[in-house]
Amino acid sequence: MSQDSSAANPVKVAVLGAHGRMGSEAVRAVDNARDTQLVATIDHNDSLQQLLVAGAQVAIDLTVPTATEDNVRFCVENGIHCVVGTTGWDEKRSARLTELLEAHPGVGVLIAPNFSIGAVLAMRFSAIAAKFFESAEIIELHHPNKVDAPSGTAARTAALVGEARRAAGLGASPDATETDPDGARGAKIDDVSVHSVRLRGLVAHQETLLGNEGEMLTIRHDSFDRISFMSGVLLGVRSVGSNPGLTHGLENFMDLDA
Ligand SMILES: NC(=O)C1=CN([C@@H]2O[C@H](COP(=O)(O)OP(=O)(O)OC[C@H]3O[C@@H](n4cnc5c(N)ncnc54)[C@H](OP(=O)(O)O)[C@@H]3O)[C@@H](O)[C@H]2O)C=CC1
Ligand SMILES: O=C(O)C1=N[C@H](C(=O)O)C[C@H](O)C1
Repeated sequence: MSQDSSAANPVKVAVLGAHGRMGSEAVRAVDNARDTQLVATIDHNDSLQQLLVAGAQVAIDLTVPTATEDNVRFCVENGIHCVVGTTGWDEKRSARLTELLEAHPGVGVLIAPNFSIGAVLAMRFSAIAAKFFESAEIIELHHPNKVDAPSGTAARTAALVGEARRAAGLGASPDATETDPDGARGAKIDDVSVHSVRLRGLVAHQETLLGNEGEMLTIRHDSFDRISFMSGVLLGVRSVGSNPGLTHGLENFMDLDA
């Protein structure tokens, strides 16, 4: 699955959002890996033309939901593969990107709601367990500087859980709430309630709560440090060039069924 990279033939990588919390960690990871070469760091006011001048083969987008679609379009139109961690890729944006990629065969884009191996596994475990429980809710907990809610990971988990529940013929979780003027029952995504906590001291955490009469299964994942995302970022960089088209989720580059 991975593209042919080595210390002698490193993948030329650019990081977009390079001075952000994730971007700065990604710059370090790309710099330290033997088979990747950091050729450009792009921030808010930098021109994307720098990617072309530097000969970037893969761009890592870790910017903001309002910028990511334009960034990825520029890259695809210029034959640069993308590894995208930025949130905000809803169905409409993904559909537009799929169409764009059809016009640029050979270019690959990975959209990864979460790069940490533990979070990818927690999503998979939640999807597997969902059909066995009457009730399902998600609590995501993040640092207070996060600009979006709910998190992309929680939205993806809710979609997977909702899909598994529908396939099993389950309806919405039982809930007798009649009035909820302040949204205490959370956001509803695919009929699953998602609750967002923003708290100083946190990084990125999530619980999927699954309930039956007399029991609860909690699937919890914690990222205590952004280093937890970097092996996934590098896996994406190494794999995206040999996987043209749109790939949604890092699990597609992992051997989860072994
Ligand atoms: N998939 C995953 O595993 C993870 C995904 N994320 C997601 O990644 C994104 C970034 O998170 P985080 O690093 O915490 O956020 P930050 O706000 O720390 O970083 C975003 C950076 O992007 C810069 N920026 C804004 N617009 C542009 C642009 N057009 N071109 C280049 N750079 C730009 C910002 O610059 P300035 O401040 O000057 O505007 C800022 O430095 C979020 O969507 C977050 O949810 C985060 C962690 C893990
Ligand atoms: O903003 C963050 O920090 C994170 N964003 C991603 C998300 O919204 O799911 C991934 C991780 O949760 C950290």
